[in-house]
Amino acid sequence: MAEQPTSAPLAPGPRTGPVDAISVRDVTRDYRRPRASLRRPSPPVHALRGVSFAVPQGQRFGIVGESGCGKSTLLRILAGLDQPTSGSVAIDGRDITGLRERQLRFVRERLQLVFQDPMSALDPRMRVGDIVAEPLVAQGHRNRKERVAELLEAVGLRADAANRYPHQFSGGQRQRISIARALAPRPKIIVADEPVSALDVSVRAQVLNLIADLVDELSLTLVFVSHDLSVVRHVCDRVAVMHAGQIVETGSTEQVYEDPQHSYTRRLIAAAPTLDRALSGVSAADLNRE
Ligand SMILES: Nc1ncnc2c1ncn2[C@@H]1O[C@H](COP(=O)(O)OP(=O)(O)OP(=O)(O)O)[C@@H](O)[C@H]1O
Repeated sequence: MAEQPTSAPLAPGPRTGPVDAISVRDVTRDYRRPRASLRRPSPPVHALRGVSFAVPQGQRFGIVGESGCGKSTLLRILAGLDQPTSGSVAIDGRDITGLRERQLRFVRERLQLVFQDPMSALDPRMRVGDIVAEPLVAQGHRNRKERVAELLEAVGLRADAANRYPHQFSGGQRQRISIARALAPRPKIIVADEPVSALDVSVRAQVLNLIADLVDELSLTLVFVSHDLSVVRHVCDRVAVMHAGQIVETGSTEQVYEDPQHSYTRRLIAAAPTLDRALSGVSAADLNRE
């Protein structure tokens, strides 16, 4: 018999306090597969199979799991870029399930994404200042130059970075630019999809610390997705472990890392080279170099 999830899914309960930043109820997402034969349709891929959790305002929530477990599918649904087959998603208490593009504008204002590969997320033909200002243009923001300088400074870059192009920066600096762009519309929620996986080990800790500091300073809610629990542990208070489209374990990050209850979580921890271990082979000079 298949092992059952070790803790009750974080199903949103009756509302007593402030509205959760994100609430996911029993979400499924099936993908159609191309027909293998003319006679019989292929069975669908069940990418998400009854996922429920809630992220209170201001929490740093990690989602961890191996490639193919459904993380990207879940993120796309949270951001309103895809719809669940069944179940519902609410952002700041507002149900976004089934909304049309125009009605999803408030999600774009409140929730911003940071992607794994900053190079493909940044238009190489645009100057950094224009990349960061793009969401401000859409909002009709005045004083964009000042705001861009403020954002670049917030992510540890000099204001004159605005005049340069993405290829003139290192991987870590490019991810800083992506973060500045995500912060531009003053979102309340940041959803980061493997934001340090494409970076050199030597700069991962710096970018993780930057994300954690900004989340604190700006009182943001963070959803942080990674295949590596040690990376999630570095920035998140709570974690959900995903396996084959389901959440199999949830808990405080420390608790799940130190005392994993589900056999899949134990395998995940044993298999992954941890950030701590990886960083132990890196000198202080490396850590300060980008
Ligand atoms: N458009 C699609 N059509 C059919 N199957 C899909 C589609 N997108 C994803 N899948 C399948 O759904 C499952 C979950 O995929 P998903 O990309 O969400 O996982 P993931 O955990 O984000 O993996 P990765 O980190 O490799 O992107 C996988 O089996 C994948 O092959």
